[in-house]
Amino acid sequence: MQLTVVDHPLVQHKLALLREEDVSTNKFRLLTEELARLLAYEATRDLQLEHRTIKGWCGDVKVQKIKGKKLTVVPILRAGLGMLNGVLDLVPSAKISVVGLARNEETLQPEPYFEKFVGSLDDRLALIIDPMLATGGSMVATIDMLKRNGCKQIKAIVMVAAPEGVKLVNEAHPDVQIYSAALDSHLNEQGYIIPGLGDAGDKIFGTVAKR
Ligand SMILES: O=P(O)(O)OC[C@H]1O[C@H](OP(=O)(O)OP(=O)(O)O)[C@H](O)[C@@H]1O
Ligand SMILES: O=c1cc[nH]c(=O)[nH]1
Ligand SMILES: [Mg+2]
Repeated sequence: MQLTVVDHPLVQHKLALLREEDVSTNKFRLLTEELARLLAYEATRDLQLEHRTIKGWCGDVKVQKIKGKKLTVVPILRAGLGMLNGVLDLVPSAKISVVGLARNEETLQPEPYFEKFVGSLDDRLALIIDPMLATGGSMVATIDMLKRNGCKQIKAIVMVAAPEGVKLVNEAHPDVQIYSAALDSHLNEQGYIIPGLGDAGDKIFGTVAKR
């Protein structure tokens, strides 16, 4: 299975706080950022290292540094922006590629409205960030866009995943590893993850009453 559920106690505790019915916009935003940081730590665990010799305080010292360092973070608008600062805390030099998708509330299909990728995608690891993997349509569309633009190495970081979304991504793009704080039960008739978090975009941006 191409899904890693990060069961670290801090991840699970923060997810529990996010699930509270009366969580405020401010708290939801802060927790999203904190959770993104921890999930990104796991997702970057296998970055390649290279050996170097540097001058230390007592002479030459052998160290390991990240090889290449070419990485792009790909927030899916809007909700993915809520995770961006958390991920950038760990990889401050990463370039940012932005994808705008809105899920049509009736068809549940993603409708693209923005795309701006950094250069040299063929040479970079792309870390897609979006809090919710529901039907998986938005994630598959984003991976399609990245691959069309030459990207070959892609990982996805979400806060909550539904089995339906994991299956769709696995079938369409078995090379893409997904990192999530939870694999929830199912989708309801409106395509919301149960138990999930409700509408993550609305909760991060404070746009409508919470569900
Ligand atoms: O897996 P899917 O069924 O495609 O659904 C998940 C998508 O839905 C949400 O975004 P939404 O389209 O509501 O946009 P928003 O971030 O602007 O709120 C969420 O942030 C994902 O991008
Ligand atoms: O549960 C869901 C599904 C899609 N988008 C959300 O924000 N939440
Ligand atoms: Mg939304």
